[in-house]
Amino acid sequence: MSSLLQGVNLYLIGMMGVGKTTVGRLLAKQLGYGFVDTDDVIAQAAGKSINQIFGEEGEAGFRQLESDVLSQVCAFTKLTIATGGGIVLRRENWGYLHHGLIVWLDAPVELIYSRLAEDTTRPLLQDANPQQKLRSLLEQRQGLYSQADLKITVQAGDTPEEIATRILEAIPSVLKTQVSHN
Ligand SMILES: Nc1ncnc2c1ncn2[C@@H]1O[C@H](COP(=O)(O)OP(=O)(O)O)[C@@H](O)[C@H]1O
Ligand SMILES: O=C(O)C1=C[C@@H](OP(=O)(O)O)[C@@H](O)[C@H](O)C1
Ligand SMILES: [Mg+2]
Repeated sequence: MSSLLQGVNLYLIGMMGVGKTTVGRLLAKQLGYGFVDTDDVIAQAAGKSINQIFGEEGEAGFRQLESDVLSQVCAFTKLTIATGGGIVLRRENWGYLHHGLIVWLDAPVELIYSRLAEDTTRPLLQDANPQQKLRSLLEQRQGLYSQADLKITVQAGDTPEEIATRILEAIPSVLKTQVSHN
């Protein structure tokens, strides 16, 4: 698989809580790829948590840092990159994402909410009605996520290992499509 990909980066996109960070780490191991989580790089570079960045610099400040990190990361090869759920919002980010293969992890809002109900590390969910907030974010972003090369649907009970396997099994079909279109 790794040789079929020829070092092309894999980008995981999708809503917060869908499992991009968890599955991305596993996929990287299975592919013999490096693993990068854009949120971790942002937090390290800023010396602050994601919550602190949103609090002090606002969402706009965070989005700028996110684009800066993505523009640097995409210069490397052999990486699996777990992005933040809002990376799809900026048009310029798509130019970077399309350097690699883009995988959309999609899951029902109810599943995402059940995972993040007690979570305090997603500033956009610190809302009076987090489930409604998730619904409206997904509505805004669905059309953007659907521009991915591959969509993988995640259901309750799917383990990270099963999801990683499903992604690996689906990659050849996408690569074939890309070749046949050239
Ligand atoms: N397949 C899964 N089954 C059960 N829990 C999961 C699964 N994938 C992720 N999680 C849990 O859901 C939460 C969000 O996962 P995370 O990987 O951080 O998602 P994302 O990076 O997309 O926001 C974490 O607590 C993680 O342990
Ligand atoms: O959906 C979003 O806008 C965000 C998702 C988060 O990452 P995860 O998708 O890894 O939770 C993080 O980037 C930030 O809290 C904003
Ligand atoms: Mg994450």
